[in-house]
Amino acid sequence: MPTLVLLRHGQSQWNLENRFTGWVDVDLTAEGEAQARKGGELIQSAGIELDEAFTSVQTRAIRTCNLALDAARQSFVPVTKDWRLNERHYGGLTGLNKAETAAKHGEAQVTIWRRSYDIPPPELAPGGEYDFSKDRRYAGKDLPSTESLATTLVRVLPYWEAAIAPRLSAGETILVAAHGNSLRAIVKHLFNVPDAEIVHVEIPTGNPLVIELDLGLKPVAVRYLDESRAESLPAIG
Ligand SMILES: O=C(O)[C@H](O)COP(=O)(O)O
Repeated sequence: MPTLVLLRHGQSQWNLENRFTGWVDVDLTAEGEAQARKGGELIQSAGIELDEAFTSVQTRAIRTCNLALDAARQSFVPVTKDWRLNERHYGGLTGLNKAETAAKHGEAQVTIWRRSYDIPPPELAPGGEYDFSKDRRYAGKDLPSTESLATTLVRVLPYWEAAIAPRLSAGETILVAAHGNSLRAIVKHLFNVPDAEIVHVEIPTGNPLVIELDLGLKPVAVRYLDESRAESLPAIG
């Protein structure tokens, strides 16, 4: 049976500092590393045998993937990295403190920027501290200057369809170690979550979300491996 394990990276330095991160390549904190290892241990103790893993080109997700595979004693599993699994691009909010931004613009506006489906944050001005066009991992790519969850899904979905879905359709067990919003995009697609309801879907750091699928890739069962840190899950069917 196709099985998908979604793993949000462990706590990053900017999760800790409460800053909008998006495409900034911050690393894990020591606690984030421990969360990633714990995720791997849970995968191992659940008896999940992975065939392949996919991650973004961002350090916090790559290191989470590697730490989890090591802890699961499955470091031999092939890993593919692709920018289309990156966190959503936070545009002009990148680097700002989330609480200070809420104090300035109001909680309601910040919730719209963070959790609405299709309202993106303001665009990132080119040439500043966070100009990702100078980063060689994005050379030749048509980069966004901001992303909503909807536009994140627009770039995640072709990669999902081309690289990940065929492996699942072949009956594999797949780990995707990625980011809060690239994973919310995958969950929205798989569970057909209505646009107005995706605002309520949160994915905790370092807690493997195991989704069993039928051969048409419709979810038939879903659970978090660490129930003590679970968030509510979208309905099946
Ligand atoms: O990019 C970020 O700041 C976080 O990884 C996710 O942020 P969010 O909870 O505001 O979507």
